[in-house]
Amino acid sequence: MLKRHEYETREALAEALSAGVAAVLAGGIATRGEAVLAVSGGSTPKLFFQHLSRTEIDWSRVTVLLVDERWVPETSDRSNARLLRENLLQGPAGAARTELFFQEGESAEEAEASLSRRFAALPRPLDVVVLGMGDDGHTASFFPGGDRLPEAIDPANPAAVVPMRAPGATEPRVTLTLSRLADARLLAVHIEGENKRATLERALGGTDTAEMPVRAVFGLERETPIELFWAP
Ligand SMILES: O=C(O)[C@H](O)[C@@H](O)[C@H](O)[C@H](O)COP(=O)(O)O
Repeated sequence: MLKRHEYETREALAEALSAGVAAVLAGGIATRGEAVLAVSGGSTPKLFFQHLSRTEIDWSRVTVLLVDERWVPETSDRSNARLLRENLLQGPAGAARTELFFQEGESAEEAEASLSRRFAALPRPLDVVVLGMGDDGHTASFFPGGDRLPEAIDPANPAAVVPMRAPGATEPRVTLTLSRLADARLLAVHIEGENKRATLERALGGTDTAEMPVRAVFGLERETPIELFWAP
């Protein structure tokens, strides 16, 4: 089930999404003493990150991770970790702990076992997951034609992390698996622009997950709806 939230501006969306995410994180801190937030990279989340970084929750009890990462060091402007550091881990949110993917000196495939161990140790379920979506229907690093796509979107796969190479991905990537994302307390999808709305409608109109892997997310059976945030 999908619950849609539409805003007139990207600014209004960023404000609403950050308030909603902060409230769920605060709830996790209040009930379990800590909270885990997994966010996407790419260009869409920047404004949301900036708003979220200013929210006054106890960030020292929050662990921030990425849903997926391009396998590049933080010196690259393609690095999602860098995007996070420059836009989210600032101000009050600078006190958050982080669990990041990139490991210098190893390929994504060489790092798979240690990454899986490291990320499997995180509390389950994740409190908040915010996904993006590409115009090709990918989300996280679940790309059409991805070499490890079937296991990445297999809801029964116990692994936490899978490396991914795909024609549509500029560099090798690593991604949390769908099974790690599926039971998040708040599972949000954040997309902007008319193009992505058209892509979304196309995704919702079919079931072939190889063609549009984001369908694997929309097809999840969950206790609470997936929250879809859109602005023009
Ligand atoms: O590293 C990444 O690229 C992401 O985590 C990815 O899954 C992203 O959410 C979509 O590609 C949308 O990207 P844009 O916001 O740049 O359109």
